Amino acid sequence: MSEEQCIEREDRFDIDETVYRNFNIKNKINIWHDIFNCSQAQVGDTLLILNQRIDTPFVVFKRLWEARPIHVCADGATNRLYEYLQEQQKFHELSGDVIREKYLPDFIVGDLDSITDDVRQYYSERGVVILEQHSQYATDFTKCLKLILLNANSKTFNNFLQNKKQEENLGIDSSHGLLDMCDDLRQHHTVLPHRVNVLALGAIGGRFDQTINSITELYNARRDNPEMTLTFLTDTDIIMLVASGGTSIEYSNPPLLPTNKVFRDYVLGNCGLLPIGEEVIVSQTYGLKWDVINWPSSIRSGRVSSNNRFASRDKCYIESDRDIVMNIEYYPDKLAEYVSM
Ligand SMILES: Nc1ncnc2c1ncn2[C@@H]1O[C@H](COP(=O)(O)OP(=O)(O)OP(=O)(O)O)[C@@H](O)[C@H]1O
Ligand SMILES: Cc1ncc(C[n+]2csc(CCO)c2C)c(N)n1
Repeated sequence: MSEEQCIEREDRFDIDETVYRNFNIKNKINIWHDIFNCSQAQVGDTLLILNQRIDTPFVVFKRLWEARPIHVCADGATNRLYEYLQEQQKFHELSGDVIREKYLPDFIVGDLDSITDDVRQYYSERGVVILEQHSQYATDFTKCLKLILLNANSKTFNNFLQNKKQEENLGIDSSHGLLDMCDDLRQHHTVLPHRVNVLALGAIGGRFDQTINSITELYNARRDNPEMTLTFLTDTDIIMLVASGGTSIEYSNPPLLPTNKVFRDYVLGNCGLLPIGEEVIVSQTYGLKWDVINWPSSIRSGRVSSNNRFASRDKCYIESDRDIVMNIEYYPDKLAEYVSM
């Protein structure tokens, strides 16, 4: 293995395509297409809302919601959705309840100790499937991820959904029925037929134990449910687990939008490569302001690549021996302008 290097680049440069072409790209992530526009969503793709205040500009929220077929609220997150939509209703000076009626989740899941009675009744009357899971050995977030996998992949679960709507909790055991059904599904399939992309709001920030548990879910999903791609969106960052091997992260201008503002420059800020789970050797990056080669990175050794940024104009390559958490800063108000075009 050659010696470790860190190369400081110009603030903006064009990558050498002949170099890029030789990289062993196993995964591609396109920030506009896969996260914000999501034009090729698959049947199980889900917007998952967790229990923190929603502050997303409404045009962005609308896009995130409308681009995905499935919408899930974890317990108390339902209150947050209800409040957020009420605020939007007031802000847009609309009468009645039109906005809230339009954004009904498909599922509400959890131990249901945080959702208020009023909010629960509101959604129950409108036919939203509410699933109680009381286990005290899994968080509401975990329970939601199980539900999302079952909804996309389990015939048994879909039978329950179609035929047992009148039964209490769809006839599913209210302690850990979803967890058991998921274990069962896994025992019968080594690979699940449908991939699911989950974008979660409210997973990071706020309480520290919840935040660390959310990071743990990134690693759990990769290990136990490789058909699931989990991404977090906060008011400042996109957060994901970049897989070991080679990944190309693409952020070229959204096609066909009438703008001379460059998506990279206007919407995206700093980024970090964060070896939160374990030591990672970042074997090669190409396209960052501070590119590295054979760079051992760990929290314990005190070497993480924070305060970095994309310097290449449209894409960047990351290769490492293990999965590594990445955050990409974005500016919600600037994104709102792009989304409204
Ligand atoms: N302060 C917070 N910071 C980060 N994430 C949060 C926070 N509060 C809740 N969450 C996320 O939202 C989910 C649902 O939250 P809720 O408040 O309904 O349940 P909880 O009783 O706090 O958590 P759980 O039942 O999962 O332990 C949690 O599982 C967690 O993933
Ligand atoms: C070692 C251990 N630590 C904490 C908990 C508590 N806990 C973890 S998830 C959860 C559900 C919250 O809705 C609760 C109470 C546990 N069970 N085991």
